[in-house]
Amino acid sequence: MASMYFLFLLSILIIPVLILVILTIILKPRTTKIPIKGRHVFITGGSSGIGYALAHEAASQGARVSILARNVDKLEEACNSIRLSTGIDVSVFSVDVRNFDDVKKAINEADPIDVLICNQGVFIPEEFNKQEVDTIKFMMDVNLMGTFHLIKAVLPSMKSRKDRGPCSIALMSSQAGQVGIYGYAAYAASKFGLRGLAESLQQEVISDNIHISLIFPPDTETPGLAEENKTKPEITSIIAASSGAKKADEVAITALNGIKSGSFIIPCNFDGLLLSLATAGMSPQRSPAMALLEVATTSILRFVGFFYLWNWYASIEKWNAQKIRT
Ligand SMILES: NC(=O)C1=CN([C@@H]2O[C@H](COP(=O)(O)OP(=O)(O)OC[C@H]3O[C@@H](n4cnc5c(N)ncnc54)[C@H](OP(=O)(O)O)[C@@H]3O)[C@@H](O)[C@H]2O)C=CC1
Ligand SMILES: CCCCCCCCCCCCCCCC(=O)[C@@H](N)CO
Repeated sequence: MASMYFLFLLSILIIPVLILVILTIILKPRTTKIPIKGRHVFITGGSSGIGYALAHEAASQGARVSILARNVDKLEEACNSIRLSTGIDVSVFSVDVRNFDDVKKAINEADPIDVLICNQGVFIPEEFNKQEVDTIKFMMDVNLMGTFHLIKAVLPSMKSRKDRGPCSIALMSSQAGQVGIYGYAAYAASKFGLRGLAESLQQEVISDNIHISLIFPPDTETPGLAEENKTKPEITSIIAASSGAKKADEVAITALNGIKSGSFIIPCNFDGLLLSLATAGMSPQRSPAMALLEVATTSILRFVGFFYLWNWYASIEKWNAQKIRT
């Protein structure tokens, strides 16, 4: 009896260790470190919110920083306040990412880029049925096509530079890029699109020592969110509240740590970690410990996920019933 018990214990210990050993041998791409000190970090949407917080944090950590956005006044303001608190001068580029020629021009004028963070984004939540085609196109153009433009402009020089360390291209997605949410049809499509881009591109640029990261923040306190909240359907806010809100500085620090450790998927809070495990799919995972966690939790998290969906659909039913009564 005692030996049976011992065997049982041994097997539950040995199986995870065995899986961990196998994972450590087979995981590709391998773990990497991407230093940012003294290197050039180029952040789009760097004049506001998460992008500004990223620019500020990267500058504090000794990176050379450039920011790109449309509005010149906001860019200057961001530049001044980073100079005031860090003493570092940030380069600014006033460009609309929807214009490929302008994006190319800015990137060719800038110093060679070591870390590109495609963070620009617009979000206008609204029931799909009510949303104008122009609004849908606007989100797809800025969030998805804008990111294609940036990467297309950066890759030739990033690939051809020989005298450099590992480079990174990080894309700002959203938890709405991992699960579709009421009111986010177009926004979620633009953010899910980034994942297909990221997974494919990583396979193409791994031989150039270029590493892709995808960042998945929850609701984050930014000027953009304040603006979004003015018109957001109430049910969208209720569902989004399943994952707690974060401050822009916290998201920036988590994102930068993820980029520096070459993580492909970067969740930004605990719910985000659960969501990333539940939606691991076929994304690369460099960390054997995280890969083991994915193997161990995916099926149970699928079960947990059904409770979230149950809760969301119940809220939607209640909300629709209320609308009919009033
Ligand atoms: N805040 C949140 O709750 C969450 C945000 N995200 C994502 O994080 C990113 C940043 O969001 P957040 O900080 O809230 O947004 P903000 O609205 O605060 O900032 C957006 C930035 O993007 C720039 N930008 C917008 N459109 C363009 C364009 N066409 N060309 C160039 N730059 C542009 C803006 O400058 P300008 O207008 O001058 O061009 C600004 O610098 C977005 O991709 C968003 O989808 C993800 C999850 C949650
Ligand atoms: C096992 C499963 C665990 C599941 C946890 C699920 C939590 C999902 C919440 C989704 C929130 C979406 C927020 C989008 C924020 C955003 O991008 C906008 N504010 C625009 O900026």
